[in-house]
Amino acid sequence: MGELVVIKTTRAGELCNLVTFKRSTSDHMNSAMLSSSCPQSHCLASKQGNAIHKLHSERAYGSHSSRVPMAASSSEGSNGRIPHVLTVAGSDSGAGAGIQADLKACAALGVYCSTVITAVTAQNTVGVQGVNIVPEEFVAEQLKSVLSDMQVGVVKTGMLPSIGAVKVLLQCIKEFPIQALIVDPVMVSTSGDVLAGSSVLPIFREELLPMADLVTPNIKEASILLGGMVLETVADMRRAAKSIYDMGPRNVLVKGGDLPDSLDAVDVFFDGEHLHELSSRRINTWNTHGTGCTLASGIAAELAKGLPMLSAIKISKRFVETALDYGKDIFIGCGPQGPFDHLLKLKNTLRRLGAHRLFSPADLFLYAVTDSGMNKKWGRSINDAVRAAVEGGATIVQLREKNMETRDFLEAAQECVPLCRSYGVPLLINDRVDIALACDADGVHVGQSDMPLSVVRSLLGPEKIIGVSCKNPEQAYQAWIDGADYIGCGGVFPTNTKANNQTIGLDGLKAVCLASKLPVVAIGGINMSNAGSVMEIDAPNLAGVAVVSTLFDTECVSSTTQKLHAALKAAAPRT
Ligand SMILES: Nc1ncnc2c1ncn2[C@@H]1O[C@H](COP(=O)(O)OP(=O)(O)OP(=O)(O)O)[C@@H](O)[C@H]1O
Ligand SMILES: Cc1ncc(CO)c(N)n1
Ligand SMILES: [Mg+2]
Repeated sequence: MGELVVIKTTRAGELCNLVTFKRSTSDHMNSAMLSSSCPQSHCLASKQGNAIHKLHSERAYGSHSSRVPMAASSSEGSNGRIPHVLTVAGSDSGAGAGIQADLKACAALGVYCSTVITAVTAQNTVGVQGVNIVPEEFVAEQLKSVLSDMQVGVVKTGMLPSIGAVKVLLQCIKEFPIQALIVDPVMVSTSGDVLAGSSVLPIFREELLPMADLVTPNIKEASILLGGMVLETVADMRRAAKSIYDMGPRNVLVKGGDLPDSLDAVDVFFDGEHLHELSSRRINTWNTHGTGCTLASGIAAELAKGLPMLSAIKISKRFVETALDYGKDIFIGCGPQGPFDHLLKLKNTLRRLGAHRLFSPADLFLYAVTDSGMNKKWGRSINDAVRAAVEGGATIVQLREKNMETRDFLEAAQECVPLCRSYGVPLLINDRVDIALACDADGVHVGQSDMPLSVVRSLLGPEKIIGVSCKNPEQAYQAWIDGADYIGCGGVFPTNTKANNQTIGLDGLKAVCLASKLPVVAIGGINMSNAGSVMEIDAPNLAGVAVVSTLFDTECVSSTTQKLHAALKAAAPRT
């Protein structure tokens, strides 16, 4: 069936030994795949059929080519498939960048990651001591193994050290259609070592970039792609993004990690129409080795989940910022550029927080907002009200206490935080960023006239949840630009809870949902009898309803919550 062989390649006078299990011919492999002696033969046969179908399926190639819709196939579903990224990249022995960073980034973001290794580097925090290139035939074999068998959503490339590697990659993605191709044009490591020489430049420019849905050069790589153009400022990055777009990719992200330390971490995104400056605070740390690989893999992971491009970029950038922040003081290796912390501290934090810190739109399904007037009326504490709501099935809680003394509000919040955490339900604070910080709540909800979102984000840090109230598409667009996690939209129906509140109706809600790339929760006058009509508006990003009096102006909060949960489920059976 197969034989154990040692492939030897020579590079820069060195011998590289790769032990592989090599089959004699690819036909042989196909027949092995179809062999009825395989316990999963029914499954393999159907996959093979799928592969044959794919070979004949049509996909447009060439400049700015249109792709299979992003959300088409890959979100986790009842068929047990999970979003899948294939990384085609080099191994970093120090495990800060390359394949190792890609695996960790995808794992942290909950996406399966398969790997095709194009080169093996001897690398640490000091620099790159050696590179062995995997022969292109064996890159091709790895690609075929994965793509002929597994349902890959997004392919992300890193180190592509030879023209041959690029060619086999291009061939394979023509044979096996994918959802998107992200090209991180890795050429020089931060230590200054060459990872892909100038011989690959023509094929990068002429064949690879025109196939890419996104290309993510850092400043040095953008300069090399543009024949040595000087890149020192954000204005230069904007020009570079446009020029690289002209080479054919559908989107360009020029990364500004190597801008001067005095500046924020600004990346420039160009989609052929709009230029966006994506800015985050610069984390003061030596541990930035692998940020580029991590960012590109994170984008691939979010695309594989079905997110649109710019949202995927924003989430991944926030993930990099968070991971850099958590790893800023760790000490691995003695060189000038250490790896950071993709998983370890994040995991600890998630554990500490009851594994609910990373926000999911599903959290908005049944959003309970407290009101102390109602609690007083029914003679219950905030804590009792919140406990009853989460026991009844509330999926997120907001403490909205407009008339409470600060100290009393903080005390109540400090009790509610561990309570909600023990149920795995996020707890947000209305408006009061100071209270949210003091009690370590999961986030805040702000209105249009509260503190600006950018200030809230810089005070709370990247991982907290921030929601913002919006009544119209313009506000919804701005909320997304400003980095909110979700939108609260209303009042959908007339309500007594909020004085002088403009009612926007189901049409207003739908207009906001359609204009918004963020998940939306509907609020205002929603009750047991109209909740269904809200959930049935035709907007995929409507994630749930927020309620005050329907839950808390009742005798038994927990059973009312249960009933509302059931009503919502009945109206939105797939959630
Ligand atoms: N100190 C930092 N603080 C916050 N964000 C950063 C920092 N350094 C880099 N980033 C961000 O990390 C992402 C990767 O950008 P960068 O320019 O570092 O890529 P790169 O040079 O390809 O990285 P590497 O070669 O180390 O993998 C960008 O979103 C960038 O803004
Ligand atoms: C293997 C590998 N890929 C990419 C990079 C860029 O960070 C690196 N240093 N090493
Ligand atoms: Mg890079």
